[in-house]
Parts: sequence; structure tokens; C-alpha cells
Amino acid sequence: MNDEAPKTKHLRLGTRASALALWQAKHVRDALLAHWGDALEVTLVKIVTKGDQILDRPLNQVGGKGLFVNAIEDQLLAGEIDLAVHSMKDLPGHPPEGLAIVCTPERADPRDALVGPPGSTLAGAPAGTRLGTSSLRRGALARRINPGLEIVSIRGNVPTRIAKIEEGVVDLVLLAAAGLQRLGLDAQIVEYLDIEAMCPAAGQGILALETRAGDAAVHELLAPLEDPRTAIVAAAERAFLARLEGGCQVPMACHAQVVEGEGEGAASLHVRGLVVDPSGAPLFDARKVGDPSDAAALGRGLAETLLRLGAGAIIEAHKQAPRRG
Ligand SMILES: NCc1[nH]cc(CCC(=O)O)c1CC(=O)O
Repeated sequence: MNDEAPKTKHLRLGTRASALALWQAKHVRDALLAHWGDALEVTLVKIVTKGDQILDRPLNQVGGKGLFVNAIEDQLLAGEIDLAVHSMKDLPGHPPEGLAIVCTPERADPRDALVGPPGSTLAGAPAGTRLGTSSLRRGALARRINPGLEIVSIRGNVPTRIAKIEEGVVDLVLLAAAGLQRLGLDAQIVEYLDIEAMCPAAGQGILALETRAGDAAVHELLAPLEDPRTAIVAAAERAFLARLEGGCQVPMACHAQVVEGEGEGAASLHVRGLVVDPSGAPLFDARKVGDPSDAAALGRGLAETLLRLGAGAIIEAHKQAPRRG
């Protein structure tokens, strides 16, 4: 009818079907539509992953975080979808051959947050308090803050884990602030943990937009969502992860921040990384400061520093942990 009308492009966006994954996928869809308007159509494709189906065992025993992303990446490689939206925290350090993380929107709150009875704090919880978490990192760092805590492994999506308090299985739950905020559950947060005391997981609070490598048409559609500062910190944290990664879940943390220079001074990139035994000790903890343009080298170098300090033993122990199922 109207020859002048721009041609509508169609994007198939693959996502897990959990409430958090759907929120994230819709958030990306809405941001894309806000930018491109009628020139773009986005279809959400819900994909059930192995990680969604196995809920009765800790993640580190059933194959780690890859479980949540493999099915989605397979569909991307097969051309069934054009774009996958992931929590960067759930991704391994390297994308599989043929895929690429091409866009990282602005990072949300990277902190961990405590859910439980009003007035509770991690440090002030009485001895024997049961803290629910499936993350070896959260359990280990929580025990450093309060050695009296009893760590209880819980699985399931965010609302399921919070329900464990009502069910009497645990007293407190530690979760990512970003996930709670996205689900509108932040009214239940009783304490935000300081980044220094509870160093977040690499990529926590960051969305990773993944496409087929070299798919310039899709990459171009995503470009308006890119946040350059997030791309820098993500590059550092992912390089750290990639250098240390074993096959299973390893208790490690990494957090990078771009710090603006004073006056005319250039910005600098601060990266902290740690590897900790699940019991809370020993802990290998190091920091590096460098140029934001060297983000990946800085993250990798930090990982190598931890290996020189002896962190490899903890990583090996978790690589060799038997996989059941
Ligand atoms: N492992 C599950 C997962 N993956 C991403 C988030 C929250 C959002 C984020 O950290 O970016 C969560 C829930 C949680 O850790 O509490």
C-alpha cells in the first residue's frame, strides 16, 4: 500500500520460561520496540532447559550452569531463534563456536540481598541460623561474615527459594538483588550485602544478548541497547571466569568497576576476584587496577594471580567432584 513504509524486520527471541527469564526477555523486547517502533517485530520463544527440569539436586552435582543455556544455544545455532537473552552470570566464560555475546545493556544492581524476617542481618543472625543458598560462593562468603550460619542447599527459581522460609526449611535466603527487583520482590529484602563483604558472581546483574557470530543484521538491531561501561566490566569479569573455569561450579567471585578519573584524569578499571573454599577458608583474594581498554587482559591477569597464590587446588577439587545425573 505505502511504498515508503520501512520494511518490518522480525526477530525471534529465545528465553527460558521462568518468571525471571521472561521478565528479562520482555525487558529486552520492550527496549528494542521502543527504539525501532513499527520497523521491528519481536516474537518470544520459550525454551525448556535441562536445568529447569532437574530441581532435586544441587546444580554443581548435575552439570553446573551450562544446563540452563545449552538448549537455548542449540536453537540459536540451528537457526530456530535469532537472539537469546541470558543472565550473564549463568553463562560459561566462552560462548560455543559459532555464537557471540554481542550486546550488554546497562548493568542492574550487582549486589546480593537477604530475604527473611524483618530486621534480620547476615552478620547478626544467631548461631545455627539456616541460610538457604545453592551457590557455593554465597555460602562460603556468608560463613566468613558469620561462622555460626548453617548453609542449606536449596534449588529452584527465585519465588520457590523464598517459599522455603515459609515452609520452615530455612530461616534466611540469599539471592541476587537484580533478580528480586526484576520480579517485584524487593519489598522482601531485609539487607543489601556490601560488595566488599559479599563479592558478587562474575556477570551478576548483567544481561547478555547472544546471537550467531557474524549475524550483522541482528547485531545492528541490538546496538542501541549496548552500554559501553557494562561491556568493559563484563569483559573483565568474563575473562576472569574463562581463565579459571572448570567443568563444575566453583566457588569464585569477580567484580569490576569503572572509576572515573578526577578532573581531566582518565577513567580506570578496578577488578577484584576471589576463589574460596566452600567452608569459607582458605580464601584467595586479589585486585588489579588498569586501563578500561585492557579489560579482558586485566581479568585474565587477576585469575593468574590467584592461581599463583594457590587457588588452583580449590578449583581442581571442584572440577573433580563426581557428577551425578
Ligand atoms: N542463578 C540463577 C540466577 N541467574 C541470574 C539471577 C539473577 C539476576 C542476575 O544476577 O543477573 C539468578 C537468581 C539469583 O542468583 O538470585
